[in-house]
Amino acid sequence: MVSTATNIAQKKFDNCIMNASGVWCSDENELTELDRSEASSFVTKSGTLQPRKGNPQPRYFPTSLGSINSMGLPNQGLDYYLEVVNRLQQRKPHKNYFVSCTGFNVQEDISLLKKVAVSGFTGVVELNLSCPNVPGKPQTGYDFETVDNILKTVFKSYKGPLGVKLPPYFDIVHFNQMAQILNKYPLAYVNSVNSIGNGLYIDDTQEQVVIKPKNGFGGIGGDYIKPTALANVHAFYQRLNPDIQIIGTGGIKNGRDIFEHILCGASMVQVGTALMKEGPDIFARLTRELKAIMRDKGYEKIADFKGKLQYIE
Ligand SMILES: O=C1NC(=O)NC(C(=O)O)N1
Repeated sequence: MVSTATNIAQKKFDNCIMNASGVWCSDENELTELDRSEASSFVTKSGTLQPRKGNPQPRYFPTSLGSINSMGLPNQGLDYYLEVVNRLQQRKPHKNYFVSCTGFNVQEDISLLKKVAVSGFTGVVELNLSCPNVPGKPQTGYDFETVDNILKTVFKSYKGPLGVKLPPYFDIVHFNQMAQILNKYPLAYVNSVNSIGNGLYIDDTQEQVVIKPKNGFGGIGGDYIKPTALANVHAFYQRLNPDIQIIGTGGIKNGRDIFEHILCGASMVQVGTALMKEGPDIFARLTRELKAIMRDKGYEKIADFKGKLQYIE
């Protein structure tokens, strides 16, 4: 009997598949649908200190190979997500949940994590350092000094399990530099990758962009980004100390994609674009497909192949 169970932050999850922050997780209804699905957990939309409307629409566009989005962090505010998740947690004390949050500077990050601590939340916090879609705001994850400063400041006060959502990196030296910073802190995990920022998708019949914000520039997800996602998962798996686990996000739409992310070192995978297209039923299909692959290959649990990607000697 194969098992797709996993552990993150010393917490048990009966399945290694869940949603990516931002997708199907913006309000209580969507979170409840995820909670009832085959996903082992959920992560909320990144909560900010105050609720946000986000960018003008159209701000999301699905394509045959993935998606482009410039949502601009529309969310109900962190307090809302903490209230909903703490209530769901009471109903299901055995389940473990993730709450995502993001501040626009280190002081805001500290305030957000204070809110988490005061709320009595006992799950895992994901600090989003990689939203590419707030006009005028750079992706924190590309400012190495700021990431170092945020983590140094955060870990002085926040004592609960915390992971960070990173943007994709494209340079080996950047993998080295970021890993050196991350290894200094007691992170539960690193989640790679967020969308590839500031791509451009064009409707050639209309000779026009497809989303309104930022003249059509937006985060790219789906098939386009799987090779980049796998590279970031494996690069950090190779470089981070083993207590820091990897969550793999990017380009997952079938069991094979999940198998590849785990082979690269992921302990959990998150699904974005494909979940947006297929809805929460996708988790039953993905779980079936992953189990079939494991059965064919004679693997009983994900530890049997996690990180075991082979190189060509
Ligand atoms: O972190 C994020 N990544 C994205 O691709 N989009 C959202 C957003 O725009 O809110 N945030």
